[in-house]
Amino acid sequence: MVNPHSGTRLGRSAADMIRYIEDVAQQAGHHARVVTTQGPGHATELVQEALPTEPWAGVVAVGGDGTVNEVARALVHTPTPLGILPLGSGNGLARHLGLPLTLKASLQRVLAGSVSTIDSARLNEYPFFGLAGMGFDAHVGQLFSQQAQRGLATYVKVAMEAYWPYQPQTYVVNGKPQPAFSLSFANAGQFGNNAWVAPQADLSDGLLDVCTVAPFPKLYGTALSYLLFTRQMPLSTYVSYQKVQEIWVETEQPPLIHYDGEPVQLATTRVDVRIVPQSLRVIS
Ligand SMILES: Nc1ncnc2c1ncn2[C@@H]1O[C@H](COP(=O)(O)OP(=O)(O)OP(=O)(O)O)[C@@H](O)[C@H]1O
Repeated sequence: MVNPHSGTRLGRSAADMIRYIEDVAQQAGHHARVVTTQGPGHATELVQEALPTEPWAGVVAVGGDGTVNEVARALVHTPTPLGILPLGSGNGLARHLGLPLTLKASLQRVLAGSVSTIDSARLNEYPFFGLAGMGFDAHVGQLFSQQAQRGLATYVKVAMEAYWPYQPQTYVVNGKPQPAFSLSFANAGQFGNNAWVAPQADLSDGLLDVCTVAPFPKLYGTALSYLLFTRQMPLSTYVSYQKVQEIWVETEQPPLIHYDGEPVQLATTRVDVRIVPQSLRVIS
């Protein structure tokens, strides 16, 4: 399932890439049917249509975490494993799984890798596989989704511009009011681009790692970014973790959330997040 809109490396070269995938798969003795998505949500429909037609050895998401989400949600609780060719902007789940990041090497991995079973999770009705969250990350996710250009450079620019005016909000977490810069619900440990918000998160422990970043002085942002990219967030006095099977959050106004980097403005003020243990087979 190729999302031609993912990352910055697809676009015009999508046709060449599709031919390459088909050729390499054929040389390895497989038959690959490569399909290009037409817009948001299309990958899920395509997988749901394709699953009953043949005993597929796997369904491969070609794109970033949004594409992985759309493909994987159709594979939850099925025996068909998910493969990933990580050509998105951040590729958080692929990086957590230690997958190669080039087309050639990740395709080899899809064709020859081993299959394991991981947890997935849900935020209200939204399934997610890497992380979901509220606060600054969701705010940046929304601004990023409005940009014409994707990729890491755009993400950094958007996050920097959003940082200074951003005001932490108060969240009622399991009944207890808590001011926070961000709340992350981590199945996987990183947002993408090696931004490890919950480096200890384990994809198959049956638990979510809830990461709360308490309000901090604006000038601390540089130090926090350093900790984020060096897997040392747990060392910060502003950061705390909780391992949970489920958690609920209430807000005064319906919040903006993200699931796997996709922003959504909720219509309700109640957010329920829960792990769905051992629910997705993955090739890694
Ligand atoms: N044909 C299409 N045209 C436009 N958008 C699409 C199309 N197919 C899928 N999408 C949407 O593109 C968005 C971005 O996809 P994706 O998350 O895979 O890439 P990314 O944001 O560049 O990478 P990452 O999430 O790893 O940072 C998703 O919201 C998805 O629904």
